[in-house]
Amino acid sequence: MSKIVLNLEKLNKNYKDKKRELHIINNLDLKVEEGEFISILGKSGSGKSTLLNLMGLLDKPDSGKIYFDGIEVDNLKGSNIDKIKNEMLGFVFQFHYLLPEFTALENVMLPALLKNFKDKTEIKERAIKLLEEVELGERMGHKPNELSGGEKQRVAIARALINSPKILLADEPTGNLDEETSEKIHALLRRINCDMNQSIIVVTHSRELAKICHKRYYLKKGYLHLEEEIK
Ligand SMILES: Nc1ncnc2c1ncn2[C@@H]1O[C@H](COP(=O)(O)OP(=O)(O)OP(=O)(O)O)[C@@H](O)[C@H]1O
Repeated sequence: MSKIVLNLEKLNKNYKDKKRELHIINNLDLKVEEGEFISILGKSGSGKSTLLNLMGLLDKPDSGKIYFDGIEVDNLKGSNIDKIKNEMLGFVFQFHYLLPEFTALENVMLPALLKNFKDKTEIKERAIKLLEEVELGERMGHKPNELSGGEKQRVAIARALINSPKILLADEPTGNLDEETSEKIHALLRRINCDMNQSIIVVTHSRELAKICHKRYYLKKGYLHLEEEIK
């Protein structure tokens, strides 16, 4: 068995509305191996984004444990949690959130520049390589408003990979794109997973995207049900 990069144990997350407590994530367990590409499907409101936010340390569970590379997050202080976020995780959302005043290349370089311990030339070289990987080598001087929706999302994927994350977390990465563009992004994610042995966790409504993953889970009543595993 490969190394476990993410381990969720008995995770719980509740929200309160005016009348009652909503149990969104319910004693949920999940193990993700290095190099695995997994999808999480589920009805609207089932808690997919909530779960992804917990995995991405963007939100805290009410109880349960989260381990990255065997290290329990709860035992870490704030600055170490930021370190895990910066070094272990890359995020892609439904909307690209690229900075409009910067070029594609600058947008990709930014998360590495903020980390501030690598040489700028080295960062630039890696950003160029990643933009070539997502087939935007010809477009790296363009600003977001000079790129198509699919191109912007490809820049966002390159940006998410700049710090060589252990896990790429994607929340509806093709939710905003047409079918043909979505297929290209699906193929790109598959290629990144295969070529870079990149672990990817994607939350999606797209059965087409879920089909190309190693494991397909369905989130229902706060639990993950394994629908299919392709070895
Ligand atoms: N901060 C919050 N406070 C209260 N309730 C919340 C909060 N965030 C989410 N919820 C509720 O929790 C449930 C799960 O939301 P979540 O966004 O995780 O669902 P989802 O499966 O990602 O939905 P979709 O597929 O529509 O994006 C929903 O009923 C939502 O209204």
